[in-house]
Amino acid sequence: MRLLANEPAVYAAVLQGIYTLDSLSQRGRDSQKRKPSGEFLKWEDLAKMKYTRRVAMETLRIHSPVFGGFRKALKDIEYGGFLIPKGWQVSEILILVTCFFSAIYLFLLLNSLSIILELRTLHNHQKFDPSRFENQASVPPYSFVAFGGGPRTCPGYEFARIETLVTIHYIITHFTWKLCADNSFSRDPMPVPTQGLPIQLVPKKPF
Ligand code: HEM
Repeated sequence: MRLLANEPAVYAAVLQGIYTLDSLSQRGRDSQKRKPSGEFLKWEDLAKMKYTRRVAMETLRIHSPVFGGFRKALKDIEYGGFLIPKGWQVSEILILVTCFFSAIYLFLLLNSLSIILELRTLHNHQKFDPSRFENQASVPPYSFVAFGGGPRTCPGYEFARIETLVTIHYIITHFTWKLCADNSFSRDPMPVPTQGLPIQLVPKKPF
């Protein structure tokens, strides 16, 4: 909500997509053909909410709620020319850094040695740009790791995706809102709005 309030062009595109829809394109762009209020979203609607999905992914890329993850080496491992001895704690992913810069790195906790294995700067990485996910080829593999990666990828990924799309759909179709405080945030390690997130919600008229 904070982001959509700050990015009017993105808000307008999500609204346009939701109403006409990327998700409900069968109904056409005529406002008379919007999904009637009270009609539930269907699975196929969610599958078509492509722009909203990109907005959710870009939000997670820039403001990933999960800081990173640790692993413990169960045996000696050689990787990229480095030996990771059995029993060492390894920070195998720092999601914020990887998502933001597309840096693939390894951090060995016991001797505090941080090794950048690869740094592939994402184009315009500081810009909030959902369109970067239009073309998967422009997003280097394993650079979007908000849900982790590999065999321990978050098993709630699909559920989180659906929750996010449904929530955005209902908030945007039922309310307008404005932020009532400075919208900066800090990390602890989760992102926390420094002044809370007071929002003024105004219900929309049903259509
Ligand atoms: C936006 C929402 C979510 C984000 C960003 C997220 C992110 C993550 C990340 C980064 C990991 C670690 C992956 C790794 O170690 O490589 C993880 C693991 C996990 N997540 Fe999520 N998650 C989300 C929602 C959910 C939901 C909705 C569920 C369950 C319904 C869930 C269940 C789990 C479980 C059980 C694990 C541990 C998997 C394992 O260790 O094998 N997550 N999640």
